[in-house]
This record gives sequence, structure tokens and C-alpha cells, in this order.
Amino acid sequence: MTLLLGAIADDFTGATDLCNTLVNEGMRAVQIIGVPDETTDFGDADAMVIALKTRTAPVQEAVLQSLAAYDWLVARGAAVVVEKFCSTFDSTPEGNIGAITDALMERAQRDVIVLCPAFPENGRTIYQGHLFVGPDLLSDSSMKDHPLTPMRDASIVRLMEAQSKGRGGVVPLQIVQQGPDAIRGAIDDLAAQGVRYVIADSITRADLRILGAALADHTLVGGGSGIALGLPENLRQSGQLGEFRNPELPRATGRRLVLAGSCSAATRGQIAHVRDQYANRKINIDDIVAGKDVVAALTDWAIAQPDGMPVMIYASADPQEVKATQQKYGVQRAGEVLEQTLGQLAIHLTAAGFDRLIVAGGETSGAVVSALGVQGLRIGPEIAPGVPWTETLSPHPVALALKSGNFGAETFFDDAFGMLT
Ligand SMILES: Nc1ncnc2c1ncn2[C@@H]1O[C@H](COP(=O)(O)OP(=O)(O)OP(=O)(O)O)[C@@H](O)[C@H]1O
Ligand SMILES: O=C(O)[C@@H](O)C(=O)CO
Repeated sequence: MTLLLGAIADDFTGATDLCNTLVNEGMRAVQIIGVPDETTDFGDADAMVIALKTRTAPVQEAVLQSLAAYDWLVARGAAVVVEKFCSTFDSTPEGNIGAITDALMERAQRDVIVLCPAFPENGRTIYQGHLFVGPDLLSDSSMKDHPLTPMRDASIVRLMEAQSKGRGGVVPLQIVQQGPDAIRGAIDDLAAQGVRYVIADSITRADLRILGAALADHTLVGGGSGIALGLPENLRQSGQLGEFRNPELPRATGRRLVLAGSCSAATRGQIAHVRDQYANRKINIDDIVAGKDVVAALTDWAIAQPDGMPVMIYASADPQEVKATQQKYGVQRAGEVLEQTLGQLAIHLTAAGFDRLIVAGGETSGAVVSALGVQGLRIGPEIAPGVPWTETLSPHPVALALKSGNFGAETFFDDAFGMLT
């Protein structure tokens, strides 16, 4: 079985989001946690997405890990590689999107790359090279206040040029909507002018499909999960990808658990929505820092809850409370302490039979998946745009939904568990 498409994602929920797009287009996808060793077997899959935690890692470390992931995928036959970054272009002036892109281009011997973070179903669109979140420019959206990667500019060309080696240019929507030939012509024109990074406009899924068709000969592309929307069809047209495969739900039937570390408005709304129905507890960071065994106490409490009732444990708080906690303990330490606690809870509670688990937040998902020692995830059906059910590739599979902070409707937790019953 040949690997058709490989991808390198800069965070765990981003990897799941991309897998979801590929599975929705009929591919069998596996998410791999970190760069695996030579011997690990992930079974048959058309697409493999390596999930890294490189979004805010030191630039050099992010580049080295991304190159190792690229080499691993190409060694397994991937003819197309997608560099997956956030649909809100989460990065700093130092990187890491620019630095990773430059390194991958050099490795893939490409002079030009097409980049497109659009994700229209979740409100991320690109017009004239500017990224919008819903009705707002990225720089006017809540992303301007992100604690780690505040986004204060919406021009992807400027953002990209600030963190990379070359020049950017735009294929405007008017050209994209003329079709694949027009897009290819525009890319060639930009390349002839010395442009390295071609930002393609897209405001609908139809635009992304046209863009995908135009990229049939590109061995390296970059973007949000939307950049991959049209790629499976190229593989089908060229006879490499077989029949459409329907994803299977995870098989776990045990107790239900939500672990939430995301403080986004969407996650807080989802928590509020089930607070009266799920047994729930908020983690008290002061107790952890004071040395109390919060993990043991919460584990005992969760196990003692009625069997049929979902249990929810969360650190999530509103911006004022988060700010106060960060001032008290430091941004990094507060995050790490809570992530570690949620990771430990995942270990104890999955062992106690909570094998249907939703995790909210990208960093939090990284912490939980790493704590559980998961090597890979088989991707199942979609719960909400960008979020599928997955199943751990392990002797005792756990059903896992890794939810990006901003994704999902208010009813997300019920929607997800409802699919499994
Ligand atoms: N009450 C709190 N005070 C301070 N930090 C918190 C609090 N609750 C959670 N955190 C930390 O905030 C961070 C949230 O990041 P995470 O990536 O999990 O969510 P997100 O940014 O909403 O999601 P995504 O990256 O998918 O958009 C984590 O490091 C978490 O530990
Ligand atoms: O592209 C997105 O918005 C998500 O997949 C993501 O990367 C969130 O961290």
C-alpha cells in the first residue's frame, strides 16, 4: 500500500482538522504523534499527518522537527506534502510558519509555494491576500489578543515576508474563480517576478476545490486544512486513489469524559451549555501550586459519579481570570501546570474506564495525547467542521475528539457523545 499524501502539522488539533478534511474526501487517514521511528507500523493509510508541537517552539527546533517529518513521509512514498498551519496564521515575526516553509522548500527543491489558510466553514476567508475571521480582518478579531501569537496584521504577504527569506504575491479571487488554468498562469507570472510565496484568495469551498485542481503538479503546498480540500480529487483523477472510503466510528463504549483547557469563547460557551447536565468540576490552580494532590482528588470524585452521566473537568476561565492567574504564576507556568494536571487526569481516568474522551484546546490536546503515550490516531467521522472522532492506535483503543479552541457549536459535547451511542 503506497502512501499518497503526507502532511506536517504545527499542532495536534490542527493535524486532526486536516485529517478530517482528507477523510471527508474519502481518504483513509492516520494522525501520527511526533516523528515516529523507522519500525513503527501504522497500517494501511492513503494519508498520514504528522502532528508536531512546533507552533511556538524555538524556531530552529521547529525547523529540525519539520524536516525530519518531511523526510519520514517522503521515504514512505508521499508524492505530495502539505505544510499545515493555523487558519488564523498563528505565528510571530520570528516564525515559525516562514522558517518552516523556507526549510521545506529547500528540501523539496521548490522555488515557489502556494499558501492558503482559508477555512470558509469556520469563517476564515482570504480576499486580496488579507485574512478575515468572520466579518473582521484577522487584526481586528480576537486573535489580536492571543497570549502567545497575537495577530496584529491581516496581510498574509506582509506576515509571511516578515518571517521568511523571500517575497510574497497574491492570486486574487477574480483569477481563482476563472479556474485552474488561470490560477496556474498567475502563479507562473508571479514566479517570473521572483515571488516565492503565492497567497491564493479563497472565500468558499468551491474556490478551494478550484485551487486544489490547479495544484495537481505541486509536490509541496501550505495552509489551513482548506488547502487540502481539492487534493484527494487530483489523486483520484490520476488513478492513484481508489474508491471513496467511509470512516468508521471508534468502538469504545465506556464512560464519557470532557477535559477542557481551552479558554476560548467557543469552549466556554460549550462548557456553560452542559454545566447543568454533566457532573463537573473546575480545576483550582492555587491548590495545585500549594502542593495538594488535586489529580487524586479529582480522579476519586470522577469515579464516584453516576455511571451514565458524562464527567467534565475544566481549567477554562474568562479572560480576566486567566490574566489574573497569569500575573500570579506567569503565562508559561500557569499553562504548563494546568496542562500537566489535565494530562495526569487523562491517564488515571482512561485507566478507570473513561474511554470516550473529548479534549478542548490545542495545547491541552498535545498534553493529553502525550501523557497517554499515544503514537497514532485512526480518523473517524466528522463531529463538527474541523473536528472528527478518532480512535487511538493502542491495545485498548480510546475514542478521542481533539477540539480546536475556537471550533464547534455550543452543543458540541452532546453532538460528539451522541454520535457514539
Ligand atoms: N484558568 C486558566 N488560567 C491560565 N491559563 C489557563 C487557564 N485555563 C487554561 N489555561 C491554559 O491556557 C492554554 C490554552 O491553550 P489551548 O491551546 O489548550 O487552548 P486554545 O488556545 O483555546 O486552543 P487552540 O490552540 O486549539 O486554538 C493552556 O496552556 C491551558 O493550560
Ligand atoms: O486551522 C485551524 O484553525 C486549526 O486546525 C488549528 O490549527 C487550531 O490550532
